[in-house]
Amino acid sequence: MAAPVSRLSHIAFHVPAGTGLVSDLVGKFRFRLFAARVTAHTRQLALRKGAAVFLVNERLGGAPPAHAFPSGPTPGDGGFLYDVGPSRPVSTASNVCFEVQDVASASQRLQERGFPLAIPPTHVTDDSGSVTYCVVRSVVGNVSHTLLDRSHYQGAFLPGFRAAGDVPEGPRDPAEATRFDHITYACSRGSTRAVLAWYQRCFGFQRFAVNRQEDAAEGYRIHGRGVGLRLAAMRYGKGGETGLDDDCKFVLAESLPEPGKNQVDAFLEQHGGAGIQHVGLHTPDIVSTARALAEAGVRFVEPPPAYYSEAGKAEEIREAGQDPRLLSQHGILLDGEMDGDGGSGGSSTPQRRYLMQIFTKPIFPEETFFLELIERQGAAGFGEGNIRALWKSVQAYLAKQE
Ligand SMILES: O=C(O)C(=O)Cc1ccc(O)cc1
Repeated sequence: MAAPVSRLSHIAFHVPAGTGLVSDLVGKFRFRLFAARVTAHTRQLALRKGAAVFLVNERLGGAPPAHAFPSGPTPGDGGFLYDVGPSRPVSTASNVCFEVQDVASASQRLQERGFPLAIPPTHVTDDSGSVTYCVVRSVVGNVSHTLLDRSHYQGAFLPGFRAAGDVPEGPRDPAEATRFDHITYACSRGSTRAVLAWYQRCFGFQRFAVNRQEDAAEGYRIHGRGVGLRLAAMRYGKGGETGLDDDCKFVLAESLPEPGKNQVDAFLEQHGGAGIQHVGLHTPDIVSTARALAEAGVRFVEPPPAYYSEAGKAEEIREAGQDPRLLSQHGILLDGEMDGDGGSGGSSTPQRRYLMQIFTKPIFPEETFFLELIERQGAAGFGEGNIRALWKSVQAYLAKQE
């Protein structure tokens, strides 16, 4: 049996000190710092926006290299707590941490199935209680998964962290992004099957159809007219038939051989291998959120100039009850979903289901990790038209960079 996970706890970055990630998350993306752990060589800062939590692991000057902790860090040794150290110097989002009910039995199951642990079950305690965790390395690039049980912990975040930040969480702005919607991996060509199998065997993840035309084994191919992408998705929760649950989904993206530069290959090259390419933040009101973030200095990818004037696009937007001018002002993309797409069981009465997305520019100096805002109106999948538009914008941008 796999080691099922209960819920997503947080996503962790590894960055050198001074990258500006924390100040960008606070100042531009409106995350709130709520817990911190600082040692001589590392700083670990936890930031929250609604239910979305990022942990930023910073290597301070003179930090010992990762191989100084061959068996994983232990509290107080200057290493990162709750994670393995980074293997490469590039800034990266590399750990997706899940809560599990029983770390000991989860780690035993993983080992029995042949998945060695990077950090064996470890117990950490402070005045507010205790947490047990272990870390397993994913089959995807530099990604690892911390599994933790915090049912015996009452503190702000995790043992070893002190509460930080002086602004208490006030009444929440309803337009704010509130949780992680999905995590997308940039995968190397031909690896989709193996990645799906690994997550199914390891954590019991289930396949989730991105599109009704997709191939059960190979995923959904979006190709032609300069786009070449294979997508497959999986989810870990019970989810229900519609996939419209609160669980964060996982999307695997690999490029298909098509001429020209593309987003996935640029990621693999500049990141030094597969990994987390982007994280989608759910918002109930994408127009307000995009406006607020743009005013705070977030830079979004601009859709191709022809996007809003393509045949039927303005009509599709109006039929969805949205204003094409407003969406184009902010660069928001809208895609309708057909019955049967996005894992839906299908219904006899056709319904107008759609989703709206907007993608930030990469947040590090490299063409690697970016964030996305997504508002779902009944649509559980990912809009093919939106993906094509994003792909083309980035392709044009990458071509200009050369
Ligand atoms: O639409 C989304 O959010 C996806 O996750 C699909 C996707 C995957 C990879 C890309 O380079 C672009 C889009």
